[in-house]
Amino acid sequence: MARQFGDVVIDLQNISLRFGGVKALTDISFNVVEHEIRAIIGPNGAGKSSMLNVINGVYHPQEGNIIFRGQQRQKMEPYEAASQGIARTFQNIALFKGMSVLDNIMTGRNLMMKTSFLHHMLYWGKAQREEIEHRKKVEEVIDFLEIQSIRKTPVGRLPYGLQKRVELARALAAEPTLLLLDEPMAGMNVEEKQDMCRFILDVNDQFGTTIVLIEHDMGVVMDISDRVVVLDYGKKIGDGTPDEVKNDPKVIDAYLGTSH
Ligand SMILES: Nc1ncnc2c1ncn2[C@@H]1O[C@H](COP(=O)(O)OP(=O)(O)OP(=O)(O)O)[C@@H](O)[C@H]1O
Repeated sequence: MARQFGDVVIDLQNISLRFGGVKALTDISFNVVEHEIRAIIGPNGAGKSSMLNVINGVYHPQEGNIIFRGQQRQKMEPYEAASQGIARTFQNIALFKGMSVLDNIMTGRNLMMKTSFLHHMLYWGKAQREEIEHRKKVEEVIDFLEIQSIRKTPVGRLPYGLQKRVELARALAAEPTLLLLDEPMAGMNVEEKQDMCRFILDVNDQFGTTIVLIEHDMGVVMDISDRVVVLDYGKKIGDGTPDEVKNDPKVIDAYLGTSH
């Protein structure tokens, strides 16, 4: 059955980002539609991570417009992006290594916890109920990603592939509508990559989550993405379905190999 997509979630228009004299992104435009898996590819230093950082408010481009769910976005901080349903994972795993899997995933719910310490003392029952709700959601994510058996294990003791899965779990605990994944398969063996692919597809399918991912493994990108944007030296050189991108001479020249 053909995949169904919705409205534009985020429209990036003519984005330029500089760090001093370094042009990280130059006049980049592309959009992401509801329910799709959108990949960003390109050689090292092409501007992929910078692009994710623009989407979730870590970097503010000097030029360009960002339309998020139909509204022009002004300078937005990462916590605001998170509260609007944007969650992400990082290229280098950013977890609390000494804390258990469960507690790490729980930190993904922090933004949703309404009760402060004082509130907690005054309205103990309400805070308890809230805590139970959060735990329930976290347990659902744990079941979904099949990590029940390691829920009490300190993250630092887990193999790399599982740590990446815990990071995905933490992002999912925030119930994102737009999920940004920065090299979710980096450093994984074939089996771990297959598992991660399956989970990404399942998240997209079962929760309807829109996903933007950066990935170097071309096999994976071509397999799971609906559309791919290709960056090179901070410029967009290709955009389309995996087949379109694969056969675009500009992309082949710059990235996938050589066209001649
Ligand atoms: N905070 C920063 N300060 C200065 N320069 C930066 C910063 N972040 C990125 N850059 C520069 O911007 C350019 C794009 O970097 P970016 O990390 O976005 O590329 P990338 O495609 O994600 O690379 P990789 O695949 O190696 O992660 C590079 O020249 C990089 O050195």
